Amino acid sequence: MDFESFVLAAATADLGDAPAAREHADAVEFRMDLARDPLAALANYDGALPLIVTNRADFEGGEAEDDDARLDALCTAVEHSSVEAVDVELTTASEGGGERVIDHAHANGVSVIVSTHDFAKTPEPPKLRQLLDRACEYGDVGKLAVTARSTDDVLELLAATRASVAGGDRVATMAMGEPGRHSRAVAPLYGSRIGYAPVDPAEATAPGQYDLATLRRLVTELQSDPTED
Ligand SMILES: O=C1C[C@@](O)(C(=O)O)C[C@@H](O)[C@@H]1O
Repeated sequence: MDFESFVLAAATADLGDAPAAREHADAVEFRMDLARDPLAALANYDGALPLIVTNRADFEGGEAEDDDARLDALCTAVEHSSVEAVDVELTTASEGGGERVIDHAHANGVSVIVSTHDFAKTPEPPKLRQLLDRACEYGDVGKLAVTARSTDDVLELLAATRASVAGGDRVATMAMGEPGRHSRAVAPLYGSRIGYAPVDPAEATAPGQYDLATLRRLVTELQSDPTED
């Protein structure tokens, strides 16, 4: 997965959901931190959709303890032939020992998404650009998820997205929370390359997500050329 075009990822803690995601998703984001025995589930996975593996640390909104075992599990995961991308937090990449995961991913032909989240707010525009720049320094894709308190926040995120893309970076952006929901459908028009949606709406992995079928429909409708009808 090189993220040259938009990838819709079905986020789940249960790889048994993968067949249900197939109709609408391009990939499955396997939230290893939310799964019971993630490496066993991975070893048994032979589904058609490629996997993005995420083992989100507790300091970044996930449930995995931030220890060596968390990163060891990611190193094992990227060796699986279905795994085509791995998600590493910016803090982990820059100062938390994530370099070995990134190197091992690349050695296995796996793309690296370096992500950063703000669960409280949308930082000021210069900070948004800085976070995306830094994430792109370490990752093949830099991902920024912020919390929108108003639609103005979304505008600023979209502007930062556009500017990063214009500067040649590959990014994924989304605004969490209710006022940010529409960003998930609109950000791809500004160059965001990954969208996340739960297969089961009751199992959302972030606030304000659309369900998978809805996000696919919205992204497709917004991207289609009306003159082609
Ligand atoms: O980082 C992200 C983005 C996300 O937080 C979202 O807002 O859709 C959902 C997570 O599953 C994923 O790892």
